[in-house]
Amino acid sequence: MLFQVRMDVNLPAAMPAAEADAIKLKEKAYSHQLQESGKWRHIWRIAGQYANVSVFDVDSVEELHTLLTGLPLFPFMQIQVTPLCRHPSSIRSTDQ
Ligand SMILES: O=C(O)CC1=CCC(=O)O1
Repeated sequence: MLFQVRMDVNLPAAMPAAEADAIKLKEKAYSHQLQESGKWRHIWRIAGQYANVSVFDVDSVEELHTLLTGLPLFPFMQIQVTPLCRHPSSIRSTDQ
């Protein structure tokens, strides 16, 4: 099951830089692990915003929920989830 996920990050201005840097490092490692597993297919920065658009390939909505709530930045994110299905005009398979 494919889902588009938009993540808008809002770190508190009062958060010490070292704490923010540590969370971002954990986030990066977590996302690399999921990208390597194939669960996190794409991640794109939204130009000019501290936000990304990602595509997840998961077995269930419950799995997506577990992965998203496990994000180290989850407490500081607004997340929008959009289910995706194959477009009839697409020349690609869902594997690409
Ligand atoms: O910077 C972001 O958009 C939030 C984020 C998700 C995975 C990651 O490494 O950073």
